[in-house]
Amino acid sequence: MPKLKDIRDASEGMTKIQKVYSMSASDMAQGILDGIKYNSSLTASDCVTVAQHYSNLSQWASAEKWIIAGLKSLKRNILQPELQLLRGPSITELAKVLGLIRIKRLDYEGALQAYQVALKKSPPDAKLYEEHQYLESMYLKLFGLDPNIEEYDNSYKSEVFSLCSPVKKEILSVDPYIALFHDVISQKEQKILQSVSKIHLMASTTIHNNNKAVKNYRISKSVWYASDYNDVTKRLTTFMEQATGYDMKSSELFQVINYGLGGRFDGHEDYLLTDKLVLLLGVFLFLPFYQCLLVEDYNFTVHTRFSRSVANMDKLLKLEEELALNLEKYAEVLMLKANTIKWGVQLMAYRHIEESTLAWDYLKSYSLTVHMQADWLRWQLFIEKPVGLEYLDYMKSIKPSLPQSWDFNDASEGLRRMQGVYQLKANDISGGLLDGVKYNSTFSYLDCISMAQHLMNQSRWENAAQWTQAGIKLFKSTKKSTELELIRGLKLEEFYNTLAFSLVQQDESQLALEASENAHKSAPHDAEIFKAYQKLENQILSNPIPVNNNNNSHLKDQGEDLQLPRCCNGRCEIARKFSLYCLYNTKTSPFLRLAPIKTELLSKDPYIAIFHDVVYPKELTRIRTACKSHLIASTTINYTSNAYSVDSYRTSKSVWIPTDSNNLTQRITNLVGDATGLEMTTSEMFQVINYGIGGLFEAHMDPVLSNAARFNGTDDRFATTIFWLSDVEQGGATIFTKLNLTVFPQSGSALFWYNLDNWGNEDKRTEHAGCPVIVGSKWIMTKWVTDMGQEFRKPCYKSGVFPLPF
Ligand SMILES: O=C(O)CCC(=O)C(=O)O
Ligand SMILES: [Fe+2]
Repeated sequence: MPKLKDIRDASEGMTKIQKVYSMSASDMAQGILDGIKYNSSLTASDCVTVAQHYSNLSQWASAEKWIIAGLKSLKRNILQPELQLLRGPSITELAKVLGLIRIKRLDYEGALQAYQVALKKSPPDAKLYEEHQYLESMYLKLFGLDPNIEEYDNSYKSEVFSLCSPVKKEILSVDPYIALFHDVISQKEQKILQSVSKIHLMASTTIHNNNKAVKNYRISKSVWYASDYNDVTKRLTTFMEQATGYDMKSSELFQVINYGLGGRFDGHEDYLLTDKLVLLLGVFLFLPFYQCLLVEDYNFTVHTRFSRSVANMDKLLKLEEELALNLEKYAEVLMLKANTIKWGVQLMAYRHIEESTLAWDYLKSYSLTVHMQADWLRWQLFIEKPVGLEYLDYMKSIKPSLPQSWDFNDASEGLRRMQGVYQLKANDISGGLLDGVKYNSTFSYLDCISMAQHLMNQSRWENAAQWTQAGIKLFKSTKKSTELELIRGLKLEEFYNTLAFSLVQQDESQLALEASENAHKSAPHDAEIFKAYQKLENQILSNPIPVNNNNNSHLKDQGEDLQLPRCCNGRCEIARKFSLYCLYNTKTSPFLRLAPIKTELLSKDPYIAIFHDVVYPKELTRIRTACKSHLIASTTINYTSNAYSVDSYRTSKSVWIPTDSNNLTQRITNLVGDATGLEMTTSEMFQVINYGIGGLFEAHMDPVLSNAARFNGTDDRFATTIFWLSDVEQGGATIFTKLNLTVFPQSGSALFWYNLDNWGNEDKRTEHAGCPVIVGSKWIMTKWVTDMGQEFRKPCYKSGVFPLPF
């Protein structure tokens, strides 16, 4: 093969011929040698090679001519030879080299023109743009053509509205564009944002190695708000659109930030993406404001526990869309590589036939020498070079944002508990039949086997066997064409083996043998499976007593460890002893004479009632929307250790909201006061809660003090109000475990009861639980009314029972 030296020789020969015969680069490239036109011509790559030769000799004028010849050649040949793919001088690249050569020649105007061509023909390339910008500013500086500020500013799309209400802009820097928009947010608006944000502020994070973390170079607290969070954010979004001319539809959330003592944010850039990722997304990074539009709000990754709430599942779906797009792009680059090779081989064969019929002119020999020296090496490099690494990097970077093992555990536990509480069969669940209601969605056999595996890890053999059988049924009836089948490739014999294993653990020897035999039938040539089958058979024959020595088999199944009664489906309500009634309450507050509250009495003693239709649908939506992105896994307090923890007996996500957050929270607080006659100034904050898959709250009492610790000056949860912020399709009732009273969610209404008796002690009869959600998203908001402050509102009564408030 020709060596680099040969290329140098050939190029030198070429330059000599050029000089001796005074030929122009452009003629030579077209195959016109000293006035005679030949059939062969030079490719753009050949031109670049000669230009490179001239550049090495610092002969920039000649180099420039050869690059221009190369550009012309590129334009001439629609179908480039295969080498073009490898050496790939694109118009952009050539134009950029031309720009650089012209800079060497101090021809800035020419260089700028070349860069403009490069930019025009380029795919989105932030670096190129930056270079172009730099060159432009250099050029303008050199030639004293600083753009006047007016002109620059007018380049933004001007809004009609801004004619009536112009924005006071102070431009601090033209390039990069930095401006101050004066007096755009009123004092009242500032107050609103500050007071709303105060309680939500959390330590600000920064992105480090693709992970969000709290770091000491950003010391502040912050909170995110959607553009349509309230009137202020809505107005500011519109304002931004008017002031900048940019489309704010896909802008990021607002971030309200508060800097504490010594608060600071050290030097940093706002954009998060590397050039690579920018290309990946196929967008430009360079537009002011634009950069912030690109970055998805992965805020929710800060608090994982995906399965503890269904409110953010849509984000997971969106994430999968992005991952799929990324995978598609990865496949595209792999295909492009394969196609390039195939196409290259084809073109080579074609060229060989063509060239063998031509006479050996200088151009041809030059091309062949260059080709044989450099291109085969390039082929090798091309084949060796891994492609699409940026897509793999992206996949890796997303990994921390995906559900983790504990999320799988949460989801499986949720399902197990739901199954236990409502006594559901694995087969029914996997077929979409939930407590007598048939749904369209079903499980795949992979879901079933995942559930079986989870149960086997807990030695819940009976239930695991149920799920494996459900998996086998689905496996047999499903056409195996899902993308996961490609990757996981489970086989029927593996299902049967799993089944046999869990049956052995239950001492179901005969059934286990059957399952093992089925495994063997399904894979008759698998020696391991056959051996296992024989071993089991021998064991059973020689030892009729149970083959299992696992002492966990007592852990039968379903719900035995749950603090939940069987009445969650509402089918075992006891006959009521009292004559209960509905009424319009007009008594507990003068205001109720104007706006009585529809009250339904569920129990007189202890007092439990529903206040019907007290929150408007619009208000419900407002609360849910505002809280959606602030939910974090709910905790429970352990009274012995006084520590809060995320437990399996309360599977939800929640957020606290102060009573005086806004007019709505204030109205709802007053409403509870009106409906009950209680003093609300001492009430606790609201807690907004959303439940996840099978989400529940096991039986508990709401008061936090033991009776012994009572009356020492600490207040306690005297009464509970639960506002239902949504309906729940199935399940999710609140159940009073000692009373067998099951109350299903009714959007917009509220459930109220007293937790303490007339003496201020815990009323154990009000023990209650949140039943597992079967289908739907259960949103509730609690308001606990404290005992302190009620001294004059609810004095003790001789009878020991609270008189009804009306
Ligand atoms: O979700 C429910 O129905 C009950 C909630 C509850 O008891 C609580 O938050 O204290
Ligand atoms: Fe509770």
